[in-house]
Amino acid sequence: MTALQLKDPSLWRHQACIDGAWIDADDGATIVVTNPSDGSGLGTVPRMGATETSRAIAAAHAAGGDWRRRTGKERAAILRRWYELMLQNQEDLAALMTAEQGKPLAESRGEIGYAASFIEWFAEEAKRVYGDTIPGHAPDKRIVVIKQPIGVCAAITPWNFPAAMITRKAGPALAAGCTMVLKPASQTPFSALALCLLAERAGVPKGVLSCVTGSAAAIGGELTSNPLVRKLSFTGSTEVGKVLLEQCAGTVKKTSMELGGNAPFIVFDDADLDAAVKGALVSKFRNAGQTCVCTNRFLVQDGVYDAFARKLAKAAAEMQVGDGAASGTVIGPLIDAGALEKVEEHVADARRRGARVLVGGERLGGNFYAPTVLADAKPEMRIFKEETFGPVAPLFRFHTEAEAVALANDTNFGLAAYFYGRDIARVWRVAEGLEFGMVGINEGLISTEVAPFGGVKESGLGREGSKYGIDDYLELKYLCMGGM
Ligand SMILES: NC(=O)C1=CN([C@@H]2O[C@H](COP(=O)(O)OP(=O)(O)OC[C@H]3O[C@@H](n4cnc5c(N)ncnc54)[C@H](OP(=O)(O)O)[C@@H]3O)[C@@H](O)[C@H]2O)C=CC1
Ligand SMILES: O=C(O)[C@H](O)CS(=O)(=O)O
Repeated sequence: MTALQLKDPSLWRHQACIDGAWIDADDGATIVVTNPSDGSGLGTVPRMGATETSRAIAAAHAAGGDWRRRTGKERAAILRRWYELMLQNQEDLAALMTAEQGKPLAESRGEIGYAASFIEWFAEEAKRVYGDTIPGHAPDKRIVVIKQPIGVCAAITPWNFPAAMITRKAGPALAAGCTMVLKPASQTPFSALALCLLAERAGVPKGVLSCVTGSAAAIGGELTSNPLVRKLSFTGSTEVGKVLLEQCAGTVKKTSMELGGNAPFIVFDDADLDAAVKGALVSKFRNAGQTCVCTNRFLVQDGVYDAFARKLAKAAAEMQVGDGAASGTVIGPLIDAGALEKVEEHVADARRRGARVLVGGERLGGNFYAPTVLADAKPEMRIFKEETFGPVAPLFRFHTEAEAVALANDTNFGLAAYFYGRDIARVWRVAEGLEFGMVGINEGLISTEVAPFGGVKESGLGREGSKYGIDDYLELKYLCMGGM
């Protein structure tokens, strides 16, 4: 077992929370949570199913009336308190996250700050849910548009950002006056449960935010079919997103989908190469490459291909791999053996088809994989078509701008893209030509609460964060007053 020394041990919850009660599964079943660094057991959480989920939905529905009747200002004050409590407990929350997810402690601290920023942002947005008046279409008519909370919302979140993916949904939902039932990833439930405890301490009323841990299919089946749930927000793989979209169709639920990615990173001949390498490192190797906005394909123009390859390989070779809790670790473990196998398969396929390993290219024991740079990668390789979700940087060569944009867009995904170049006319041409929801231009780290996060094509539906993010939790109502 991993021994975790928390300043506030009460943050480490081994029960789920439904309607303000911390409880076990009805049948007492549990899930073991392990540390991906060494496979040691961290503890257990309840393995719940449809019955417990149905109770959480009913509680959310019951609590919704009072919560939506509160003013935006009242909800804002509670959310602000939640934000403050997250920052006050940042060290403990980061320790829990590194233990269950594996990312380096510095990244976990950063994620807690990032996660808290969504609560801070939507505490402010709660006070600014404005409607419209519209000039009437007849002298005796007056038209008003108001915005109202959708109602009971469901959230299903992934393991790679165990805190930020929750607050990116719960923040706007609660700010808008909605209530929420959350199902976190089974591999990282402790972060979710600690956040829910802090929400309770901040004054979020019982029933407004419940967290159900356990069987994804059973819990998901109830969340997507129960008619009391009016919206589902999901972050995870495109494959699961499609299943959930189908399941939501039966009750015509609103959905927000943040799904997979296949980000290109284009380096033009006129790029600042040192800046491009710096951007490449953060966009590729953050969370050991396990983020949906990680670069998956490096497209490098002829004139700078060899220099960029040399610089990137040198930097990758210097990255320290190890337990996320160990000092100096830059690359932690992959989440599990399945993730490691997928990375190995991608590298093996690339090598069979002619790729050269400049650095790395091997597992390091356990769930650890060496930061890897592959030269001479080709579009027929799996690593071009599929999301690797690991610390592997394949370098593809291109000749012309048109070829680079065509290669970049040659995917069913459309989440994030990046490019480095300095010709201003080309910057505009390429930015407008890329079929992605987010584009980093001479920048490799683009995620922030103030900007709309989301993708096109099979990378998802809707946007999270920014002034647009709360709209996904509101319904427009048109009032037409006659006889005036
Ligand atoms: N666009 C974005 O912002 C993000 C996209 N992703 C994408 O997600 C993938 C990696 O994350 P990963 O967690 O493996 O993704 P998954 O899609 O496997 O899991 C995500 C969540 O969905 C749950 N889930 C899985 N199957 C079902 C089901 N049938 N019904 C209901 N819920 C289900 C999981 O529960 P359980 O853990 O219990 O299986 C987990 O909570 C990558 O493709 C990545 O690109 C990840 C993060 C962000
Ligand atoms: O889950 C993810 O990959 C996150 O959305 C990435 S980010 O928001 O931290 O960039």
